[in-house]
Amino acid sequence: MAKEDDRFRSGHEGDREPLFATRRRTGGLIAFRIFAASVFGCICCVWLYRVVQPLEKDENRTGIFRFIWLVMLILEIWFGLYWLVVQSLRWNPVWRSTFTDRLSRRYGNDLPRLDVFVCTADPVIEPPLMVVNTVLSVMALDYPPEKLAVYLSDDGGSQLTLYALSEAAEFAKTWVSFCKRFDVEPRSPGAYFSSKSNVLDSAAAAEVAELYREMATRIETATKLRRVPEESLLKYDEGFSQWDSDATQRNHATILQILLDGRKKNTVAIPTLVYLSREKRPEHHHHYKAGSMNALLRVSSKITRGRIILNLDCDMYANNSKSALEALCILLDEKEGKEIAFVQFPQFYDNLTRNDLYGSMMRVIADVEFNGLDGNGGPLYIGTGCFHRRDVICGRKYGDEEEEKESDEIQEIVEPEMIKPLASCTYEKDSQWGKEMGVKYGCPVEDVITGLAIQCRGWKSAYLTPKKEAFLGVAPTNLHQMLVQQKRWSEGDFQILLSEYSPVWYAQGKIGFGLILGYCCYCLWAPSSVPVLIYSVVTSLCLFKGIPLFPKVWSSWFFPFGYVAVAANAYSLAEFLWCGGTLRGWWNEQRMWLYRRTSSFLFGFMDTILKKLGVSESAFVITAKVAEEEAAERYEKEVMEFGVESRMFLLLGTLGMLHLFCFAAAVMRLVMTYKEAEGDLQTMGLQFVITGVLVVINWPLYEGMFLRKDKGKMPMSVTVKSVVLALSACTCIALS
Ligand SMILES: O=c1ccn([C@@H]2O[C@H](COP(=O)(O)OP(=O)(O)O[C@H]3O[C@H](CO)[C@@H](O)[C@H](O)[C@H]3O)[C@@H](O)[C@H]2O)c(=O)[nH]1
Ligand SMILES: [Mn+2]
Repeated sequence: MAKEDDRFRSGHEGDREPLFATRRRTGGLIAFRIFAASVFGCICCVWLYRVVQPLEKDENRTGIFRFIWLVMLILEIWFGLYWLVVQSLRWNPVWRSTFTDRLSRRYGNDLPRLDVFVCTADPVIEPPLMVVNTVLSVMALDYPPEKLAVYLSDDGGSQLTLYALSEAAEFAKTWVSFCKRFDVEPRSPGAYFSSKSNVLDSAAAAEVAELYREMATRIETATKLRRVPEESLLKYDEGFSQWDSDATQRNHATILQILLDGRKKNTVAIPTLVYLSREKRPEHHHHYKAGSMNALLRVSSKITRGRIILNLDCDMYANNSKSALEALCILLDEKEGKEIAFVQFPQFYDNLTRNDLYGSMMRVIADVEFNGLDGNGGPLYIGTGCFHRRDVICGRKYGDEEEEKESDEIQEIVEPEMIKPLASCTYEKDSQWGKEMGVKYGCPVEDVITGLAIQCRGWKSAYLTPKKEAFLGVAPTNLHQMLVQQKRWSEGDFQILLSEYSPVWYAQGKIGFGLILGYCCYCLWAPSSVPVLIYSVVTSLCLFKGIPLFPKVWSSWFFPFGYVAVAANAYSLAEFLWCGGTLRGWWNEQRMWLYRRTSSFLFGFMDTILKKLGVSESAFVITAKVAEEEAAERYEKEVMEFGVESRMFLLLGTLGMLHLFCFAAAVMRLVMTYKEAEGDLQTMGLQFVITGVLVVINWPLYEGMFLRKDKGKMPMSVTVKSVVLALSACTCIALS
């Protein structure tokens, strides 16, 4: 303790300087607020139009017309309010920058222990070679190796993963020292050696590359054959003998293997490396990733007990070797840093194509919205690329005395057999694990709800976006997977809204109002699907039927509608370009928002309701990180991938056809009654535009349904059903 105090009292002045700085926006912010106010003014005019207009000339607005009017009124109120909520993310953004040089001057190698948790769950869709690349990249982080430990949790309970990890443990001895000696970036050997530009041109590099290639081949061969080579089984018998002969993915004992033990005196300084596959039994719920995180928290507390914890998905390799130091600049800062519980880095990907066909990057969320959240109290915890304080994630409240800082020396070496019970199925029975301790259970987005609970205990969080992306993962490479992933997210966030930790009631008074609104933006993804669906369908069908929904193009009431539409889209485009996107990328993203809202979010919404009624359970569908060759080629060429039969595609197909039929019918009417055409365009102008845009944005869908022949096209059955459904809907409407 004395030593700690000295560190802050003595030393040169410079040592008292903060370790990070927070920058707010000034000039631009005022402009933005004025702009937002103008949009809101027009939104109010839209509401006003809806309220006064039917009263003006109401002769035949009875029955169905009155109903449509009411629907439009309600939806526009919803959109207006939702727009308001979203502004909270732009109201008060902040950017953080760190001073790693000050950190090293003040602390040198005297840093807290850092435990990295990497989670994997399935050796088929999460290839072991990818997983070990992630592991190797964090082992080589710029951090004192004796203070660093990497834990791999394998929910797949697979010998292949342990085999790959044992290969990696060997290779790490070369890799880590090579990285540090030549300061290479990135530190995932796979990513490093496949980038042509920055690989060192030296004998040492060539040698390491060769070693890596040999290892990669061995791992890939084993993965392909689904068999660990005989000699390795013998060599690492201590590990493999822990598998019972009848062990399966869902039913096996705890397997714990310390592959590299930094607690013992080693000749080479190398981070500790641990493999854990917690016990699984069919009669016990394993709580997916949250369950494995909690097992890791307990197991690691008996091995290295890092004060700081970094959580990574198995596909997220460290792309910037300084990220741990950057995060520590925040967590170790003596003033402002003290109230920060976790430091979140954005989730970026290294497999995106130029125009990000599936809008995976969520550019605006990462580069605008999360900075906005940070200004309001802190970003969400998004499950990966996040540095936590161990005692906080384990339940410590803000203001509670921090646990007596045990010196970072390890007191005693506990043998694995003594630790294994901590990862058993029954350990958590009647405990607070999954509730007040550790990562929370029962929600498909365990991360977000855990972060919210931490913030409700009085903590803040911080968001860091260094120029060189800290971590890079694998984004879904086909439409269906993307939609399934988004369904899980929207469903989980919506469940939070309805849960006992709801940002709306539970968080009231515990976190700021701005942050509550920020959470609501995401928690309302699922329910926002319904208004979008109804609005688009009603607009198209009314166009088809010749029922005008919006003011005449030349009337003054048209202005607010036009202004809101143009301003909102122009702003969104500008923001997207400002974040470094392309025009096409923006267009693709708009399509994806439409698809997410009308499929993922809608099913997420319905399934949540069903779950609340006790009809169904939500599961965690893991996102595949590999694609078969032809599909991967199409992805590279940015050709949209359909290929599977799914209820999501059926819905998207039906809606796409509906808009097409309605638009075509309306255009035909226009052509045939060309004398009145002008009047029609006047009264229906905006509807033509809306449905027209919907048709244009759906172009890749029509291609997939009718024009393509490859394997990624829409399955014939889905196409046929969609056409039949859309035609029947149009026929019903036409006859009614
Ligand atoms: O039973 C399980 C299921 C998943 N995982 C791991 O959890 C991670 C995330 O799974 P993935 O299928 O890649 O989901 P994503 O949608 O890409 O993940 C985001 O969203 C999840 C919540 O929905 C968070 O848990 C993740 O951290 C966050 O990156 C992966 O490393 C998996 O191996 C487990 O360890 N056990
Ligand atoms: Mn993932």
